[in-house]
Amino acid sequence: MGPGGMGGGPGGMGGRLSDRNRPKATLKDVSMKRILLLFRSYWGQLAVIIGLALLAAVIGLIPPLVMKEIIDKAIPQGNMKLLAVMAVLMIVLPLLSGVLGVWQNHLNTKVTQGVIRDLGQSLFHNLQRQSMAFFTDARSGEIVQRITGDVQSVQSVVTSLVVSSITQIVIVLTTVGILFALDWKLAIIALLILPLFMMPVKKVSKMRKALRLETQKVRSDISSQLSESFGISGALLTRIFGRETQQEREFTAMNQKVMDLELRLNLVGRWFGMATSTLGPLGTAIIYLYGGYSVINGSMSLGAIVAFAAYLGRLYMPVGTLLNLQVEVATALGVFQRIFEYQDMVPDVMDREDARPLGPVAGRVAYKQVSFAYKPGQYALRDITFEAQPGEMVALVGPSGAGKSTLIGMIARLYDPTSGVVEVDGVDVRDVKLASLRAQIAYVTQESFLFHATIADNLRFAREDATREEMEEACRQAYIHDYIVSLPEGYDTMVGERGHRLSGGERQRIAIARAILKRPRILILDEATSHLDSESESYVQSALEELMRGRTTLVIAHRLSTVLAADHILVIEAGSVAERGTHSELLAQEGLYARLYSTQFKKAAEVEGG
Ligand SMILES: Nc1ncnc2c1ncn2[C@@H]1O[C@H](COP(=O)(O)OP(=O)(O)OP(=O)(O)O)[C@@H](O)[C@H]1O
Repeated sequence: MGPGGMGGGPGGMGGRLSDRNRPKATLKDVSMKRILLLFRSYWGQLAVIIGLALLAAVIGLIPPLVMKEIIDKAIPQGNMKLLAVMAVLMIVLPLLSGVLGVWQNHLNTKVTQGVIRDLGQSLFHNLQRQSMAFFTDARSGEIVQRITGDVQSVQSVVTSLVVSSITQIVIVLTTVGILFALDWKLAIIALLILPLFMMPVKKVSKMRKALRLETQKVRSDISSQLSESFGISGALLTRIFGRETQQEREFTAMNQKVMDLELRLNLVGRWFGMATSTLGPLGTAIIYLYGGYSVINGSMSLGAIVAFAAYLGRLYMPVGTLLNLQVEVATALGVFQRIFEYQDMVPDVMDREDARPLGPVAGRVAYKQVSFAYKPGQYALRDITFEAQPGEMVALVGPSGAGKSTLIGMIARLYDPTSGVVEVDGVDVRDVKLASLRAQIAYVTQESFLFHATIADNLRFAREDATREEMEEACRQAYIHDYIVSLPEGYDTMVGERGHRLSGGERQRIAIARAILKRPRILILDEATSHLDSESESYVQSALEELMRGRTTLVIAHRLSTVLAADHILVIEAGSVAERGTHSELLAQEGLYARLYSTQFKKAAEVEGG
């Protein structure tokens, strides 16, 4: 169903750009068929539900016939025995349908909850396959809203799809059958008024669909605003700039908008509901008018007309429900569209069909004429070529926004080149399985992120089966073990979201220990620019040296010691390699590097030196 064929082609010129460039599900794709396909694993249970509904419908057909017997036979004939039998039936039948109802309801809930669970599962699965391009584009609140709010909001529709449609259709069909059996002329009259009520369905559906889509969009905005303004960084920024009142105003406005939209949605629905509820009285009145006339002129029995009128309820009520259901489903199409959009997203970085696992590598890294554009035509990198032999360190330096982060992200396929090739041990990284490639790479970012979990769990994020000894060894190498054991709960200390209970330097060293634990062959490092005090700085520096030892390292360098230790330095400017060489060679060129050195590295060195 999803658009295929992206992300796998060799070379891949211009094919894999941002998420915005990918085709998405449109309302046209959101067909009833696709919604019904959500039930595909539940056909067995649906069959039982249909069986139960049929049984209940047949039982429901009997009471009016009982009434007919009482009026036309038992009373006129004075047959007390028949009267008693009919009275017993009047109690037993509802009891029986009640029991069947409970059973059916349980099955309905089981199927509904199953469908909702599967939907959430498939969204989560597809989101985990997405490349970083998707996450840099999307707001996290929006993602949360779609995977929880949207999925929840279609629950009632999914339920009524199963419960109502099956049950009501069965009731309508059996009732129409018996109406024709009782009196075909009256039956035709009873059916004639139905089209009258079908007319507004389309218009109401369209209005409600648009309103629902808008409501869910505003809900996403609210969700995004909440996660931004109540996340640690957002909360800090809000307080520092004193923007609490303004944020509250924004929230109030969106909150009010949701309320207004829900009110309108409800009103559109209510008018329609009211219209369909007049179906019953109108039909019944017409039938009594015509049927009463037939009884008067003797062409119909009194019992027959009473039974007929009783059946009308079983016709008009379910038809009304079905019409309302159709409107409900159409309303929910807007939400399904949002859900299916996420289901259909094709990751722009994924395994090729013929991708093979990458065995243990020596760690030779090569970029060959690599260019990359985040948006078509806007190149962030152009024609980058360099090689790093196993164990070598390549330092990248250059002005802010030059493309350094983009460049180092390509080796772990956070982004794929728009043209050119990135190789590890002579193999194009797009030819191997992503998991096997990433298993050999560690990436230490500037801002070290820790999950809200214990220190041990955060370390195990690198390798699930790491033993306590291995963790401790990694932490010793990262110069953080002594600090961790000094905490009252040691390795079991919970670190808050973003590890906020730890200082910047401690967090970094835990991140470094995590990378050591992974035992990568290739290391990607974005040195922190934030100046730690000289003690932390030297700890972090020593930890990094341990980490880099014997590993091929690509590092965005901010420290003099790093550029001095580098085997090659690439000076990146506006997406291209402006200069390359060792520190002394580059200084001698008296170009960009020499300028950066005097403005950036020398100063950093002074700070490093204390
Ligand atoms: N997700 C994105 N979508 C569009 N453009 C982006 C995206 N990420 C980065 N860019 C742009 O690509 C260019 C290179 O960015 P990059 O982050 O690689 O630079 P950098 O050299 O690492 O900068 P810094 O040293 O400031 O981190 C910049 O112009 C940036 O605005």
